[in-house]
Amino acid sequence: MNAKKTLADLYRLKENKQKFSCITCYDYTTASIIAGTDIDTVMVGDSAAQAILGHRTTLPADMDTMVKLTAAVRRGLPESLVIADMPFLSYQISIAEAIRNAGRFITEAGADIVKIEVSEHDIDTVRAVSRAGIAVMAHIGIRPQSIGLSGRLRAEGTTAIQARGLIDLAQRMVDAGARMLLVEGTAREIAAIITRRSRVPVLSCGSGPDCDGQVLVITDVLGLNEGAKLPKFAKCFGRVGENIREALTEYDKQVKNASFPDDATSYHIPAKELEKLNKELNRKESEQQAL
Ligand SMILES: Nc1nc(=O)c2c([nH]1)NC[C@@H]1CN(c3ccc(C(=O)N[C@@H](CCC(=O)O)C(=O)O)cc3)CN21
Ligand SMILES: CC(C)C(=O)C(=O)O
Ligand SMILES: [Mg+2]
Repeated sequence: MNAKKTLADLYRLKENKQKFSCITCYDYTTASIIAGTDIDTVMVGDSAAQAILGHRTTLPADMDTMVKLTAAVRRGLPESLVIADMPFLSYQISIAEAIRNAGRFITEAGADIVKIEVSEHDIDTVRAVSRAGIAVMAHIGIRPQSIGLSGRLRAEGTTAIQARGLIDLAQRMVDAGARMLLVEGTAREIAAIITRRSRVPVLSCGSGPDCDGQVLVITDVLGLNEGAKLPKFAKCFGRVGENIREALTEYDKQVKNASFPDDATSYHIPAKELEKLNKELNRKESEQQAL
């Protein structure tokens, strides 16, 4: 079961070379289920734009939506470490907006950490948000919010030059105050180097087993997006989509063959009250017939 977790606990786990787990979550009900597991931390990802709202990319996620979803997850996981994903345009416009929006996740949604997809242009933003007293997770590697630059997402750190850039960027983010790193879709070997060199815990999303922790998107883990083309690293651990379809098929069947609802799932009027009512109705009827 989920004991209260803090950022300090993740630092301790890294120190002891123990792995920690993270999963995305977007709603109260699912958060309440996660509360009954040993999963260490949850991330309210802007992948909600896809998983919850049905968009093709993460770009349409906005602050108001993300704050609402993060607050819902917090209510289901009152003791957990909650990471809020800063959506597209919530930190790119100005440092002032970045601080204000990061702060909303803390004050309005009860998040513990904000995640920002970063390049070398975001160093001052990470520094400023950190200086405001907010723990920042710097997200490097594949950055889905930058999909517009090339129109597709590709594995990162697969050339020596790219790898060197990522290793340097990770270091600069920590120097700027980032309290955690997230490395997405990056060559295992490079994620391993970043993790070995980093004093802050490194979360991997599709960057191999050598990082300090792992995160996956919950719909992928549960097998909720059957038939969708998923990234190579998105391992499916269950068939919840199938379970949902089975339950819904059975519900539909029972409604149509009138076996649901039955007497046991119905409300009742006490026999005495029903008798009184019937008398009343009968009297009204005979009065009308008499006319
Ligand atoms: N359902 C879901 N799962 C995720 O892991 C996920 C999201 N949504 N949305 C936000 C980001 C986007 N992610 C993605 C999406 C696609 C690829 C992808 O197409 N990867 C190719 C790379 C091919 C290559 O360069 O070799 C792949 O085939 O894995 C990777 C990460 C990870 N995140
Ligand atoms: C995949 C994780 C890292 C994420 O950013 C998201 O779910 O939006
Ligand atoms: Mg995201």
